[in-house]
Amino acid sequence: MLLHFTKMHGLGNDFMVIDLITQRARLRDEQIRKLADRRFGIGFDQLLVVEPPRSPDMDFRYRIFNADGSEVENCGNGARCFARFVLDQRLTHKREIHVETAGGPLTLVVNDDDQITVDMGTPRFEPTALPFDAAEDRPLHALEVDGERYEIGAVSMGNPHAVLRVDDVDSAPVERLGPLIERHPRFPRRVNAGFMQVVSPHEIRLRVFERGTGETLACGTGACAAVASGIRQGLLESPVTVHLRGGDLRIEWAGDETPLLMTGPAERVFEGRIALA
Ligand SMILES: N[C@H](CCC[C@H](N)C(=O)O)C(=O)O
Repeated sequence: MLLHFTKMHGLGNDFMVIDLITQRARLRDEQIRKLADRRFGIGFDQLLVVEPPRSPDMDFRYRIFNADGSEVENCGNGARCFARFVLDQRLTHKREIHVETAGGPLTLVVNDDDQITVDMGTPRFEPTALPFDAAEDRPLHALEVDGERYEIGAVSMGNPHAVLRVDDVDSAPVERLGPLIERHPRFPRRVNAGFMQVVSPHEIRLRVFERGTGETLACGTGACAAVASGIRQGLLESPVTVHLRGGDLRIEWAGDETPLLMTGPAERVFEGRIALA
């Protein structure tokens, strides 16, 4: 069978997006890994799947799979592309779209300037939310990696994030430390590793070594997690501009149980059809 898909990106974090409302397919982990391959397949950081909602007060179910085939709870850049996709494909005419994810509900708002604002829910810091093996909730946790002691912020945006403050993201040891943090034994379901440089209280630079994918040009939930951790540590004040290698996101959060808002672009690159082996 031929599967129709759209290739999209959010600040260079790139996606294959498929609608399983008007078409039917079941993708095995191995098929996802092959489709994700940038030489033998289409090539993407994540696969985004549009499904009918399970709950009557939601518009869609939004499922996310990393390049290694693992299904995950949330994808911020993907959420903006999801909104652009369902409008482009005329699966909805709404400009405020409610979606259910494995990590909880999201509200996607398409603004007049075509930027998209996502209510990402409330950041969670208790270790059990990630999960993270730690005795208590604290702004910073000591983590031993490769014989060295680091201080990380532990944040759940539905998906797990470890945020490490660095002096300069360009010289940060992302290639060396990223995989070691991602697979650290204290994160039973692995973790996304963020490297945050504080420029000012309203501005950071960020690189993210993503769980199940590796370093990406941008990570939406990583930007949310870094800002939430920075605000909680008293280093940052809302709103915060996050400079990622692929571009900028605007994050707003009033703290505590209030929702965190992420605003940024979503781009369509091309549409295609592929025969599933
Ligand atoms: N690698 C992430 C999922 C994608 C997150 C990222 N692409 C974003 O924009 O939030 C995880 O395993 O939790």
